[in-house]
Amino acid sequence: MGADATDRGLRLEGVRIERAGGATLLALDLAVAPGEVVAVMGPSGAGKSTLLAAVMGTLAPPFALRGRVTLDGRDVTAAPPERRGIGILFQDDLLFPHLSVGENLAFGLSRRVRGRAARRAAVEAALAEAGLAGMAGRDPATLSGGERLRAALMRTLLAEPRALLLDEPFSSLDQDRRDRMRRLVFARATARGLPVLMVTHDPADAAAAGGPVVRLGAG
Ligand SMILES: Nc1ncnc2c1ncn2[C@@H]1O[C@H](COP(=O)(O)OP(=O)(O)OP(=O)(O)O)[C@@H](O)[C@H]1O
Repeated sequence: MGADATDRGLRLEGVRIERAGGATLLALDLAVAPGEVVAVMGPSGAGKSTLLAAVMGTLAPPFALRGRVTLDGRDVTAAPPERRGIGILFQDDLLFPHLSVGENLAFGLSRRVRGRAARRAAVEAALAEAGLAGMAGRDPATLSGGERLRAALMRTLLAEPRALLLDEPFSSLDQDRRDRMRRLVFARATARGLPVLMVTHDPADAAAAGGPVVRLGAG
């Protein structure tokens, strides 16, 4: 749609988040290339979650967004969240408890995949990709915390987002599971060429991502 290769990825251009009354919470310019992971760090209250909400399209009063958010050259600043093509993963897996693991993944699955057999195969392939082969029929409550997070990751990716936001997704895991989950998330995002914006308190997350670090300050 008129976008050239240099527009690819996620861009924040002259972005400012203001509180009602005009005080600025944060201001930044940022480009996240396809397959790149940018870590967002900073003290509590610096505006990390608010920044993700602005990119996702869920920013609410008292905050307002100035500037532009573009994805692969398309201006999505005013688009509703479901039209942005942006996926997000939180610390809590947010799987639906009344659906099986497979039904949870099928819920995320892009409508582009048509037909029962094809949809089932896509869900099975995603489960296998996350080391969860054979778990489609399980109740999410019977999975470990790490397994639930991996299922949530695949549900997000099955929607075929064009960018991925991470809001402290590893902080509930112990060290060993955290390492494995990081590797899985970064590998799957890179394989799909997704720009990734990751909010974290943990310098080891940023180091594992290997990309630039943006520090939001107090003020
Ligand atoms: N709905 C709201 N109404 C008023 N102020 C808010 C609202 N949501 C957040 N804030 C304030 O905006 C600032 C930024 O909040 P935000 O949650 O983005 O910080 P954060 O950097 O993600 O912090 P943490 O690391 O503690 O999660 C904080 O001072 C917070 O109190």
